[in-house]
Amino acid sequence: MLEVVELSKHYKKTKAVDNINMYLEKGETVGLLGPNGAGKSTAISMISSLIAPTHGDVRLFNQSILKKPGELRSRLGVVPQEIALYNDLSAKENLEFFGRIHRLSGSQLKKKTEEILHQIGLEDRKKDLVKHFSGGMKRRLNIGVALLHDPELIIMDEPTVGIDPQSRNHILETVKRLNEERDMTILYTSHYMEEVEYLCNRIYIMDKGNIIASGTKDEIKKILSAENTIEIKLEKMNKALISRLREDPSVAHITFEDKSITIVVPREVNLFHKIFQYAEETDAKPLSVEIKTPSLEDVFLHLTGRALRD
Ligand SMILES: Nc1ncnc2c1ncn2[C@@H]1O[C@H](COP(=O)(O)OP(=O)(O)OP(=O)(O)O)[C@@H](O)[C@H]1O
Repeated sequence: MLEVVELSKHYKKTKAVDNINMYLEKGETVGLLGPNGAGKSTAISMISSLIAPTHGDVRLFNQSILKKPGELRSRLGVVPQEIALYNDLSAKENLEFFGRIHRLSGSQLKKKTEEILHQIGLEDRKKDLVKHFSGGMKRRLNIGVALLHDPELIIMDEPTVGIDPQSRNHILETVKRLNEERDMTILYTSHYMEEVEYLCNRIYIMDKGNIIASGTKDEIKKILSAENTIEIKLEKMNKALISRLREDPSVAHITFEDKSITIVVPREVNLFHKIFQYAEETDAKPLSVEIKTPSLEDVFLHLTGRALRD
């Protein structure tokens, strides 16, 4: 359905997007994951033909979006990061306004507006002015606007940033339903690993303009199959133990917070007896020492050397 071919956007000093390839099959929910500045928004803007690429092509339904932007854009819905609504209109009036832009009118417009208000859970607030809405409600309405013309593919650019947990859950459920009940194809960008893990079948991880990993969740986690992540829970934090572990040549990464230390070691190394030896030497009191199943966050740390939200 969507193919991104060797797509790049270079600004004077920055390679915002640098030669990326992606594809989406019909009915898939695919995650595009990366920290701030990774190039996600630039990639989405090119995919939805809002900005022109420096190089490469975007093919939607087997046609180049660069050659037929108008026609293809009508089959695509984009939920931008910025809220694009009229504050002095009600939720219903906003939907009607944008519906008319998509040439809906009369009973068709009324039916569509009601259907979307139901989908985004704002039926009982439909007559309230948008200026009185919470950030989360505005985002839900923003999604509603993108659904008015029944797009076959919808692209969402970090739709849950900075909103209350209730609206966030609502948005996640709406996205899931759109995919499961209406077979909508969805490209979902986020820097929240748990959202992508919940919603998406396949994932692309972007960093510094490049796609650094792609595949199903299991395939991506297998990137770490050569390593074990070990979590040491302590009665209280012990800096001497951290230093001692750092000196061990088989410890590839070490992070710590509160009363726990997490280390990454090659799978073939059995460090358990050494951990207890170091703990004894430094007078640390381990409560538990466990091998953790790697999370996508661990993969990201492994690939980039930093946490996703740094
Ligand atoms: N118009 C522009 N001119 C120059 N540099 C730009 C422009 N737009 C984006 N960039 C740069 O390109 C890089 C990627 O930006 P982009 O907004 O695509 O990242 P992002 O992954 O969407 O981040 P965020 O989550 O913060 O939106 C950044 O370094 C940004 O400063």
